[in-house]
Amino acid sequence: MVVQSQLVFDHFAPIKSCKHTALFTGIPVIDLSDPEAKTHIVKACEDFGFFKVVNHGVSDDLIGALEAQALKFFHLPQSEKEKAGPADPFGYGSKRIGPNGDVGWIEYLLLNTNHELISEKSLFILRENPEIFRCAVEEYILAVKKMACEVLEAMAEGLGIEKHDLSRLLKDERSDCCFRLNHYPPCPELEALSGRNLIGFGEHTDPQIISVLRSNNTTGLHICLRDGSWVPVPPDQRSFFINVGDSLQLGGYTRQCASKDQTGRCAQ
Ligand SMILES: C=C1C[C@]23C[C@@]1(O)CC[C@H]2[C@@]12CC[C@H](O)[C@@](C)(C(=O)O1)[C@H]2[C@@H]3C(=O)O
Ligand SMILES: O=C(O)CCC(=O)C(=O)O
Repeated sequence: MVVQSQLVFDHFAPIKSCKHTALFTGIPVIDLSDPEAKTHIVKACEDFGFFKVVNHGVSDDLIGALEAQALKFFHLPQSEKEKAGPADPFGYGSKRIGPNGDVGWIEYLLLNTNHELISEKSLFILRENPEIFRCAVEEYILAVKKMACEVLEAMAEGLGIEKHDLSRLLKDERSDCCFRLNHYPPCPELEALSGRNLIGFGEHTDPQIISVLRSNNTTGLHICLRDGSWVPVPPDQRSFFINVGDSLQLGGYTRQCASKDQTGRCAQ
């Protein structure tokens, strides 16, 4: 009924929507096994602040195991998921993102990558079998960190600075590196009424040196180009995307936003 739907709209008024636009085909692709990767990475950072990585060495098994655990968690009843929250900033969060009052059509698990914290939070995340969840997350983080270090080392070489100057920030025990599992639930009623997608994770920059993103095979991630236009990134579940964060701006335009909205989507 129109009146009820209007109430739903009012209730989620702070959550914005966006139009569908054609996918952007110009994202630079970096083959990590290419000896010239360092040169291509620096160029991609300068031109876009964003690129896709293939031949990254993270196995399909680790990715599959992590995704299975994530979906298991997000498909739990709401009351069970809330036992892993509220996000402090770590733990389960829904609609409220970060400390500044931002909201989006999203639910997530935010974890520090430290072993003790993952173990402690796992007890509240998949309480039936926290060890399986913990192992899937820790093994995945280890492999992704290794790949991120390779990217940072190639980047440092390409920039002509000492090879380990950037990767040591990630390897440091005191690194504030974190791990985010995002789930963008469908909202067909609101989308049918507005004809637009709901924004999951709104426009933002990332404060870190780099963010490593992967999603299952659904669209939604957008980046902002130098000319100020927002373009949708074609999904590729077998690759990772790297976004240059505020701490490592190389002159490229680094803003990005995700406005994901399809069923069963789960990205990290
Ligand atoms: C709205 C926000 C959430 C965020 C901090 C911020 O103000 C802008 C960037 C967000 C981000 C993106 C990368 C990481 O997922 C994250 C943990 C981070 O450090 O910056 C999140 C922040 C968050 O979820 O709290
Ligand atoms: O879920 C995504 O694909 C993007 C999330 C994001 O932009 C972030 O965590 O910084």
